[in-house]
Amino acid sequence: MRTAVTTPTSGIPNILSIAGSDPSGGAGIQADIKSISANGGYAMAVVTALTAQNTRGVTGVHTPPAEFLLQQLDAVAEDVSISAVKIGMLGSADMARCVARWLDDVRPPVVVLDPVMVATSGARLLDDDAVRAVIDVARRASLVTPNIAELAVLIGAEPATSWAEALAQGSALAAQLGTRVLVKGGHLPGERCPDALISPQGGPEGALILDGRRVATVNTHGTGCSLSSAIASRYAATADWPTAVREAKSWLEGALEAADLLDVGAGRGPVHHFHSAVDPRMHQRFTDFAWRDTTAVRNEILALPFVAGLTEGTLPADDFAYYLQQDALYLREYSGVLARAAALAPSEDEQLFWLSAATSCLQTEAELHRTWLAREAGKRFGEGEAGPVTRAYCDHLAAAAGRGSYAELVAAALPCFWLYATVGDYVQEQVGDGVPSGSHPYADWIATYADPGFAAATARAQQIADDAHRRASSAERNAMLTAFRWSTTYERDFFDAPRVHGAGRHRPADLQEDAVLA
Ligand SMILES: Nc1ncnc2c1ncn2[C@@H]1O[C@H](COP(=O)(O)OP(=O)(O)O)[C@@H](O)[C@H]1O
Ligand SMILES: Cc1ncc(COP(=O)(O)O)c(N)n1
Repeated sequence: MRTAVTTPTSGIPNILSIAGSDPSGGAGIQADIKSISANGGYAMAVVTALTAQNTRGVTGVHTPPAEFLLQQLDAVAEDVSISAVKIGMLGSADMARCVARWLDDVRPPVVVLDPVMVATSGARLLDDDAVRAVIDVARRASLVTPNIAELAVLIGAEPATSWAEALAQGSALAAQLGTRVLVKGGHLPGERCPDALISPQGGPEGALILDGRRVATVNTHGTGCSLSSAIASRYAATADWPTAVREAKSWLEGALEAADLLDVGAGRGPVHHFHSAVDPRMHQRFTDFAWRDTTAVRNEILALPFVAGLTEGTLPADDFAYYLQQDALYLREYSGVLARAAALAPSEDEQLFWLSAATSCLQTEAELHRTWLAREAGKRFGEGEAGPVTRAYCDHLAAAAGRGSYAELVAAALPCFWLYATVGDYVQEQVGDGVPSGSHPYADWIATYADPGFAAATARAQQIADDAHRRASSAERNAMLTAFRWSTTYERDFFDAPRVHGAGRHRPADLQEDAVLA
């Protein structure tokens, strides 16, 4: 059996895909090229057939003359040292026979055959009379990777309905062909998605079971193509079948997990071949997807009785006093958090922005609190005890500051800007322009947050978050989204806190002074 691997001097194996074209990019040579590239190989492709297909199905197949297939194959073989060949759709008996003859001539060191017969969508990709010719190609392969339906056709049986039955069919096929067979569990029901590498010697000891999680996605178009190409690439790199299959399978699991990040077609979409090489979030603005991600919570904020009360001026003064008092306590902490962002900032410009925002918290914003609290509630700024939401929100910000990631801290700080600007604008819009101070009890609050200067500061903070996201590691990006979500949730609870915890309702019985002291 030909399993010696030739590695080009580059150290990067040259992998040739002989397969059909899928213009929608998820299966066939398009999938193979992506899979080979994502798995460390240099991808080449000889086209057996052109299909007209998308994620919903195949509408046509055009097969070039077999002589032209041979011309393509020879062009590659005459010039390039081929480390491994992956064969996919052969389409017709003629094409299969042509490839079998070429394999005999060239004898490439490794051949992985994915005996493509039907597309995931159900369309036939192999003539009925071509099965025998495909079996002849399979005898020349180092590994054959049929799915459940193809396995049944190759051994002339009904499709297996259980894993045990599939393994038995796989052993029968391996013995019949005298080559390795990978049995794939993708089309069987169940929580798990195992595959098994079966050696031609057969018997249970000849089967290496590779367990796998079933990823919950409909986007499985091209999994077989991608897997067989990945195995060919990893075998060319490792010269060990169990290692190659294990590595290819875990890579494919990641590609399936990231498949829903793509938006390709209305049917069974493709997997994300470059899930680990390219973080798709790199190309999206953090603020765009974080904003979309938190839409539901934001809508809850705008629907809060507090916001309606602010708009209509009907919010009880006690509730507003509780809110302002809590907000004054919050602003002292928040100002410190912004000063910490200044300390971590990568440029003088960003440092100045955060320092000025930290100052503005205690000056402009707090001015509103000072005057209102003194005038309406006879209270002083910063007096009183932080309620449960204020505490939780401040602790969350302090923790983000303490972890020392600028990106995470900026994401945690951003909702306070953005949501106040949003609520400010929303209330202003409802109330109408130019509310004279005095004619509406909360006119000063509205003026502070619907202010164009505040909108400009919010825009700058968004830009800084987007820049930080572009520089951040994958772990930091996750932390940014988590921090943004939590701050958004705390903002909602903060606006709702006067109703839940205000005016004597804010201290649970077990937190009374004596209970705490005891
Ligand atoms: N939903 C899924 N979650 C995880 N792995 C899957 C899933 N669907 C298919 N696979 C894996 O994809 C590979 C291709 O399997 P399969 O879908 O059976 O073949 P084909 O694409 O040729 O029909 C196998 O390794 C299989 O285990
Ligand atoms: C050109 C071409 N080749 C192969 C497949 C099979 O795709 P899958 O890997 O989903 O079985 C396909 N749909 N189109």
